Amino acid sequence: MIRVDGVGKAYDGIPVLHDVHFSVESGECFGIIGPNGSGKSTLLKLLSGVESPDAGHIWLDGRPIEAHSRKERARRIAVLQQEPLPAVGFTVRDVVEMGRFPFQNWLGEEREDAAQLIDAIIQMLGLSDLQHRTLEWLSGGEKQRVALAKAMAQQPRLLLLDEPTTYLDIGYQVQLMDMVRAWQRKEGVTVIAVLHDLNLASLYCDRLLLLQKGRPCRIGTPREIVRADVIREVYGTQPIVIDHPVRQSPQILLQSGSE
Ligand SMILES: Nc1ncnc2c1ncn2[C@@H]1O[C@H](COP(=O)(O)OP(=O)(O)OP(=O)(O)O)[C@@H](O)[C@H]1O
Repeated sequence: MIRVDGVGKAYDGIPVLHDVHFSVESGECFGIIGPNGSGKSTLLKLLSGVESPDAGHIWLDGRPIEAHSRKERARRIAVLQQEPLPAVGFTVRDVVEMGRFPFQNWLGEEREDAAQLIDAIIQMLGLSDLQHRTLEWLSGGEKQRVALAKAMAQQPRLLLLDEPTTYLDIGYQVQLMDMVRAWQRKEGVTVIAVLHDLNLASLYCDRLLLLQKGRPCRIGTPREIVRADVIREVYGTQPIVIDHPVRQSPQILLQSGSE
């Protein structure tokens, strides 16, 4: 689906990504983790095509990403960012409908069943009672669900998530990730997510890329990456790692350095 081949990026002459290589298969949930400033969001911008690498190439469905027109990219890739939604005045339904822009002709027309698709997505994400409310009255968790509904309306093959759970409490974090996972399984969507929370990353991702100072430090399954020695080396803290009693994926318990 996507192949990253020797990618590098610098801002104002300062390198922030060096020689990044990896591929993500169709239908995979792939997590990008790493300390603050390690280049995660920059890598996601390169994957979405909003910025271009200074070195190397990114291939989407066998073609260089820059060979896909903006409209083609918008039909294939949806991006869910931390602060994703437009300013005041739009209703929840308006915003979800914006996800259909890449499919409309110059008269704003598109397939006949688009309204049913929007209805189904609004219902699936539990937004039916909120659909005629304007965004400014919604909580952070509700806004994030609206952003996900807009991304789903785009019916992408690739969903890019940039720290999607940052402003959410633990209930909404799990709910959002469960919704993404359920949708991914139903539609076969490929998901690439930047995640700060290593426990969520371990629970939800098939594989993880660990970045350190802009370099791919390790890539592998959560069991290969979420290990006490690896976390200590990269994050400079000594956690306890245990197996989740139900899901078996490794989970981190933090330890205070002063005890
Ligand atoms: N547009 C920009 N101009 C200049 N420097 C930038 C720009 N975007 C990012 N950087 C720098 O690139 C480095 C990597 O930033 P990036 O946001 O990709 O890291 P990150 O791993 O996502 O960080 P965080 O976990 O703190 O969100 C940082 O040093 C940042 O200051």
